Amino acid sequence: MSSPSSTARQSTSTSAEPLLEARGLSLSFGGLKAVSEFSLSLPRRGLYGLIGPNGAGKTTIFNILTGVYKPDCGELNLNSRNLVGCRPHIITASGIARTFQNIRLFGELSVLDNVRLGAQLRHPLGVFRTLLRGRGFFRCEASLTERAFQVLDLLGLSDSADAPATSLSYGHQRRLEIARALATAPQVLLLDEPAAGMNSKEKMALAETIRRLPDEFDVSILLIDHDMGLVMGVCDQITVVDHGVVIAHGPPALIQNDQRVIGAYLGEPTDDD
Ligand SMILES: Nc1ncnc2c1ncn2[C@@H]1O[C@H](COP(=O)(O)OP(=O)(O)OP(=O)(O)O)[C@@H](O)[C@H]1O
Repeated sequence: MSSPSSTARQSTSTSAEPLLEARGLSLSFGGLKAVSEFSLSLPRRGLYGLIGPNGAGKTTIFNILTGVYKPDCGELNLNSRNLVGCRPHIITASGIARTFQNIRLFGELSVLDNVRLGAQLRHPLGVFRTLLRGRGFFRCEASLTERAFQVLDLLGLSDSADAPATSLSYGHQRRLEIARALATAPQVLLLDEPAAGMNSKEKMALAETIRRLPDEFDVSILLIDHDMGLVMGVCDQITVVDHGVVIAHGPPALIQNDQRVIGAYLGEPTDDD
C-alpha cells in the first residue's frame, strides 16, 4: 500500500540512527519540576510506550515534543534537525503529529473532511486555487480524498466517511483522531491515551491497528496509555517516568519486573506502612 507518509516522506535518516532524539529535556512550572532530564531515542518504525503514574509528566513531555511548551533546557532533534523553540505548526509540518487525551475533532464536519483537513498539510489547496477552481484544484481535491480514504480504510472508518464526526461511537471518534493525525503524513505519531474510555473489545481492535501502523505508514509511534495490557502488548520498548524523571527503559518483559516501576505504581512505602 502506498501510504500518505511514505509518498510524502523526505527523510534522510537511516535505520541505524534515531529518527527522534530527545536529550536532557527539562521543564518546570514555577517551583514544580514537571519534566527532568528526559531523554529518548526513537528509531524509524519504532513502537515505544511512555508510561507512569498520574501526574508523572507524560503529557508535558508530549507538549514539549510538539512545541506546545518550550523546554527550559535540553535538545530535541528529528532527523538531526533541531526542533527546540519551533512553534507547534512547524513541528507538525516537520513530521510529528499527535492525538489528544480529550478528543478534539471538528464535530460538525464529516469523518472524511476531518481526515482531509489533516491531509491538506501536505497538499494545500491554496486560496487562489480554491477560488479559481481550475483543473489543479480538482486534481488536488481528488488526491486529498484518495489519501484520506487510505487512512480511513486502515482505521476501519471508510463506511462512515460521510457521517458527521459526532455521530461516531466514542471508540470510533478516537480512531478518527488517529486517522486525522496520520493523514498529515507524520514520521512520528504521538498517541495520548488512545484507548481511554474504550471497552475491552475496542481496545483489542485498537491494539491490532496500532501494531500495523509502523510498517503500513512508515511511522514511529510513542504511545501513552494507562492500560498496561495495551502498552505491554503493542510496544517494543517502554520508558517509565515518575515525578518527571525517567526511572526505567526497556522491553515490556523487563519493565514489568522492574522494582522501581512496581514501587512507582504501588506508591513508595512510607514510615507508616
Ligand atoms: N500548565 C501547567 N501548569 C502548571 N502545572 C502543570 C501544567 N501542566 C502540567 N502541570 C503539572 O505537571 C505535572 C505533570 O503533569 P502531566 O499532565 O504531564 O502528567 P501526566 O503523567 O500526563 O498525568 P496523567 O496520567 O494524569 O495525564 C503535574 O503535577 C501537573 O499538575
